Amino acid sequence: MTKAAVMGAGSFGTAFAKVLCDAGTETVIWARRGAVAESINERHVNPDYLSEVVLPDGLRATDDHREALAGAGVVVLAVPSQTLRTNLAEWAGVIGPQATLLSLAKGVESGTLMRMSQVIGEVAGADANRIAVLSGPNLAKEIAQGQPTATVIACPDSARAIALQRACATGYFRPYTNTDVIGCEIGGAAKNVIALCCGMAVGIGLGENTLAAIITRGLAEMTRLGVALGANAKTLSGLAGVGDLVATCSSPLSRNRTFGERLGAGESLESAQAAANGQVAEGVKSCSSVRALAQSYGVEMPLTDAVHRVCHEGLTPQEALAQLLKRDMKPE
Ligand SMILES: NC(=O)C1=CN([C@@H]2O[C@H](COP(=O)(O)OP(=O)(O)OC[C@H]3O[C@@H](n4cnc5c(N)ncnc54)[C@H](O)[C@@H]3O)[C@@H](O)[C@H]2O)C=CC1
Ligand SMILES: O=C(CO)COP(=O)(O)O
Repeated sequence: MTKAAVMGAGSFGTAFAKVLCDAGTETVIWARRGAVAESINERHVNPDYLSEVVLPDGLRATDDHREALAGAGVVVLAVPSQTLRTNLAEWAGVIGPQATLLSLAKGVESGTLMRMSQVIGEVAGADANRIAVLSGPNLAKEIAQGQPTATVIACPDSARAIALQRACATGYFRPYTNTDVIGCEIGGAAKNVIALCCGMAVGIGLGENTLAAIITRGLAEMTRLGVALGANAKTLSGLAGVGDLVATCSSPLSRNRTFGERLGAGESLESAQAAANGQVAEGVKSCSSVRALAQSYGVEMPLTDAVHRVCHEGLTPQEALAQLLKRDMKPE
C-alpha cells in the first residue's frame, strides 16, 4: 500500500493527515518542531494547531524530513505558498522519482508569479503528470471535526488523480477528480483575496447585499483570469471556485476573511498580522501576485486591485470601496 508523507503540520497539514489515516492510508506527518512531532506521537494532539482534535493513533510524526519521505509514494506539500520553494528545495533530493506530489497550498508565488504546481515542477524537476493539487471548500477545523466536506483533486494524469482520490476518501471527505490544474489553482489563490475583501466589508459594518456583490463579482474576475491562463470556466463554477469562494467568504473560521475584517475595523496590517498568531493568510501576499499575473495577461481584476491597494499602498478599505463604486457603469 502507498505510504503518504504530509510535509507541514499546520492547520491543513494536520487535518489532511487525519483524513488520510481515516481513509486507511499509512501516513507520516513532518513537523518543523520536534516538540510538535513528539506530542502527535505520544498524545495524539498537535499542540499548536487544532489542539482540541484527537488525532488517529496510527498517525506517525517526525521532525526529520528524510524519515518522513523515506518510501513515500505520495508527498503532500502542506506549507505556505511563499515558502514552498525553499521547503521543497530541502526535500527534493530524497523524494522518490515516481512519487506523486500533491499541493495543498493556495497562492501564487511573489516575484515569479508562478502557480504552486509550476514551482513544484521547477524545484523537484518533476513531470507535470506527477504533480497534483487539492482545492475546494476545505476549512481545516470542520474537516478535523469530521464534518461532511467535498474537494477537488486535479492532475493531468487521471490515473494518479484517481489513486489520490482513493487514498483520501472517507465517510466524511469526498474528493472529486479533475484534470484542470490551472483552474483549481487559480480558484484557490484568487478566492483568498476575495475573502479578504469580504472581511473588509464585514469590518466596515456592511451587510449581505455587499457581501453577495463581492462574492459574485469576485467569481467573475477569478474566472476571467483562469480562462486567460487556459483553465476551464466550469472548474471555477465548481467546488474549487464557487464552492471555496462561498465557504471562505462566509466563514469566521477563514483566516483571510478574519484578517480583512480587522483591516475593515481600522486595524493596521501589522496589528492584523500579529493577531493571526503566525498562521498564514495567503491572500495578503497573493493579492499582489494575482494582480500582477492578471495585468500581464491584460485581465481586469478590480476587487483584487483594491485589496492590493489596501494591504500594500496605504488606501483605507473605505476609500477602496468608494473607488470601486465610482468605476464606469457596464453591462453584467
Ligand atoms: N487551514 C485551512 O483551512 C486550509 C489551508 N489551505 C492552504 O494550505 C496551505 C497551508 O496552510 P495551513 O496549514 O493552514 O497553514 P498554517 O499557517 O496553519 O501552517 C503552516 C505550516 O507550514 C510550516 N512551515 C514550514 N516552513 C515554513 C516557513 N518557512 N514559514 C512558515 N511556515 C512554515 C509551519 O510550521 C506550519 O506547520 C496554505 O496555502 C493554505 O492556503 C488550504 C485549504 C484549507
Ligand atoms: O482555503 C481555505 C478553505 O477552503 C481556508 O481559508 P483561510 O486560509 O482563509 O482560512
